[in-house]
Amino acid sequence: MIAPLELEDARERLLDLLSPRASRPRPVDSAAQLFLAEPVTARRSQPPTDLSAMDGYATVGDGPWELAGESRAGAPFPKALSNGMAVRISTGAQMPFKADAVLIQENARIEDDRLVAIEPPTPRNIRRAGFDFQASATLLEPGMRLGAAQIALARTGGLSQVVVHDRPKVAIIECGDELCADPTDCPPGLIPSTNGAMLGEMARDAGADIARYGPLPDDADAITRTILEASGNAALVVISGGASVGPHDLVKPALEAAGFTLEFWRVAIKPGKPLLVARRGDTVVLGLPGNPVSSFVTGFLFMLPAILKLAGARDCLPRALALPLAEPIPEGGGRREFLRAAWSAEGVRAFPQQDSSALVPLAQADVLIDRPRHADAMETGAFVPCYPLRNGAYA
Ligand SMILES: Nc1nc2c(c(=O)[nH]1)N[C@H]1C(S)=C(S)[C@@H](COP(=O)(O)OP(=O)(O)OC[C@H]3O[C@@H](n4cnc5c(N)ncnc54)[C@H](O)[C@@H]3O)O[C@H]1N2
Ligand code: MOO
Repeated sequence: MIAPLELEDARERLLDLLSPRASRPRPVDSAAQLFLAEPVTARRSQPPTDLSAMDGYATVGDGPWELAGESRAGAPFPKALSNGMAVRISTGAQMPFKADAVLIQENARIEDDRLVAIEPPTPRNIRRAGFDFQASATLLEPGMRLGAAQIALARTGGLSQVVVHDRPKVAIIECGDELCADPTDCPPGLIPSTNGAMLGEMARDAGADIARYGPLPDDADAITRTILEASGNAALVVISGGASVGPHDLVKPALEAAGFTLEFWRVAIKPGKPLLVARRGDTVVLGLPGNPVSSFVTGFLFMLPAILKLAGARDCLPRALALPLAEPIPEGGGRREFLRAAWSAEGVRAFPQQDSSALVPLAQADVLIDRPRHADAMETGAFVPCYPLRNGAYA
């Protein structure tokens, strides 16, 4: 049997099989989650003119000043000011021509119809024309994802449309004779299916359009038929379960019967060793191990980067943070391991239960700690690489 691949090697081989989907212009307001295929170039400067950053008075020279009128956001003062003059101004309003400072309202007093400063006005309260960006500047690069901030920037740059890649279509199949689709109707000896729903949610959250199949029985013909149906409409087909070595682990023969060629099988990680990748033409199948935590972890480490690659992302790989241990961890085993851990103000704490079927610590985990094979035992305070999960409010 060929030795399992290292994580990075296996993932690179998977990503090399995939290329970004086609691209087209779309309204910027409905392009959230999609990745840019072309740069966003500013069609205007921001701000277009000098603006006040505060509510108060735009002034020229030293006070006291004579009040000449008002500049409101959207309704600028139309004339130039001269020395000793000021206008009432609001935040975001255009600075009148010649005005050189802004006196904030809290530092101003009116005495005998003239404006007097308690603290002097300052040019720091002026937002200079083009300080955020100039017309023709590149605002966003290809491969960047559009979210709330990027949509705001593209709109401010004067764009109503952006050129983005299509959303990838991903099929998710789960199989196993023991699986019940309806968790409320699960006879003894059977278990509610979890992986289709779980992987479907992870894929949807990563920006894929998903189609779900199963749970299928452990029947090679049924699995082959479903792979053929699913691959007609998806660039990536994810199958959970049946990837191991048992007599009912039928994914490999079913893939062969569907005309797919095995690219590799098994990766030296725990959980998640019996992962496989197969291909037919442009369609790639990612077979994930059936244990729910193994499916989650390999979904995180392989399926999400694959979806991001199809979606046109520049950076497809998860980014690790170095976080301190809140309590010691024992030495690592012979496989690189991903430990479910809670993250608090003191640091990260690996759950004592790390079995690859245990969902309670998975649902409570904030991060996965990345433990190299044969890692030394580590003390409280030592920094370890951690992948934040989207289980909390902000990760
Ligand atoms: N002799 C060996 N046995 C096993 C090995 C091995 O190397 N030699 N590897 C183990 C590892 S590691 C894993 S991980 C599992 C993966 O096996 P499969 O991918 O074939 O998955 P199944 O056998 O179908 O299921 C494993 C486990 O997960 C449950 N499961 C499966 N699908 C779902 C689902 N959609 N929803 C909920 N639960 C699911 C299933 O009931 C089993 O309990 O193999 C080890 N064995
Ligand atoms: O590699 Mo398995 O995924 O440990 O349970």
